[in-house]
Amino acid sequence: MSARPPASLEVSNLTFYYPGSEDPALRSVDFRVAPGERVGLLGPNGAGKSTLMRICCGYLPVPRARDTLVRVADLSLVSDSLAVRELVGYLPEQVPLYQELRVREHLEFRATVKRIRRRARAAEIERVIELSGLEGMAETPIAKLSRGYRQRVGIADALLGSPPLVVLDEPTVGLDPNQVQGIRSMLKNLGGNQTLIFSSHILAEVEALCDRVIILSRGQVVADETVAKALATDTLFVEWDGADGEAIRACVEAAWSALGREDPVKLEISLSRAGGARKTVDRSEDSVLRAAVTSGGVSMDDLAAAIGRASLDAGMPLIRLEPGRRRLEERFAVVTGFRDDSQPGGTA
Ligand SMILES: Nc1ncnc2c1ncn2[C@@H]1O[C@H](COP(=O)(O)OP(=O)(O)OP(=O)(O)O)[C@@H](O)[C@H]1O
Repeated sequence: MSARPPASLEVSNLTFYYPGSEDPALRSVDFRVAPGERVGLLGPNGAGKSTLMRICCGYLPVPRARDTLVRVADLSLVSDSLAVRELVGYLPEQVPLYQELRVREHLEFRATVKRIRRRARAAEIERVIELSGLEGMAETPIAKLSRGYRQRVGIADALLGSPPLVVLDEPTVGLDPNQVQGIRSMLKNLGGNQTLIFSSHILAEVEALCDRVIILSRGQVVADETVAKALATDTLFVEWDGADGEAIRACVEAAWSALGREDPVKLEISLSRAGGARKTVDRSEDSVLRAAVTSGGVSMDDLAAAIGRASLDAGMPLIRLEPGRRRLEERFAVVTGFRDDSQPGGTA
């Protein structure tokens, strides 16, 4: 099959009500996914992830409203719906499978529906069977498959024909740990050649696989950022060899004023011991000292450069200088309103 380039996805001002519902499932959703990006769609139960995916894949209608737009590869889902459907591979939350068919027969049927050329079909079916780890199950009737294997058939279906946009609703749900690893490494390899959007409640999975995260809460986008940004904190961790607490304070204060800051620097100095034990010190200690410096709106790069220069000027050898990171769970809890983020955070 000739490879098609990865597709962009653009969603503007999307508000969606299920028939008879007073509350919208989606409220003014706006985002854009670039070709080849891997995007994790996160959100608490009922946030609207599945609804958004159903609309983007043409399984629910795009509401006719002013300024509302859903476009795949610059084609409108309203005016070019058939062309768009051919660009998208979709794993729905509930995979519709033909119980009476065998796995291979099901995929043959789906390949026909997807208008994959007859001559290319057999090879394409073998490819997705292998990608989804369905070897050995190809001749098994779907009615006899376990939940995890049904999920894999759904994934194989979504990948048939190498669609330029792959949208997967919780692809690893119901899989055993070995299967999860297999599907994750397969998804990792999709990036670049196909655009990938998937939802998951396993945040480590999104952290490992995605370039970007979009977090929904009560139908609204509450975060749309790179994974690197979602994991970044406003704390810089620094360690010096053989320095004392006073020298560190003087050095960090020199860096702070070199950045033009007149407000007091937020600095926590602690003794770093082997084994990770940590105690706060305010006097000289003959060991490795660590400082956590809150950036206070200064860019991390500028702060790190200023501390590097000040350490050099003071003759204090630096052994570590790196931004703190938080787990995606923490970011998720903050933007979905579950936890307050007013404290400086991050782990070294
Ligand atoms: N078929 C439907 N009819 C009416 N309301 C629906 C329907 N499907 C979903 N909803 C409602 O729309 C909102 C968003 O649901 P959706 O399934 O999109 O959330 P989700 O983020 O995928 O949740 P989960 O993580 O639990 O799968 C919820 O309030 C839900 O109750």
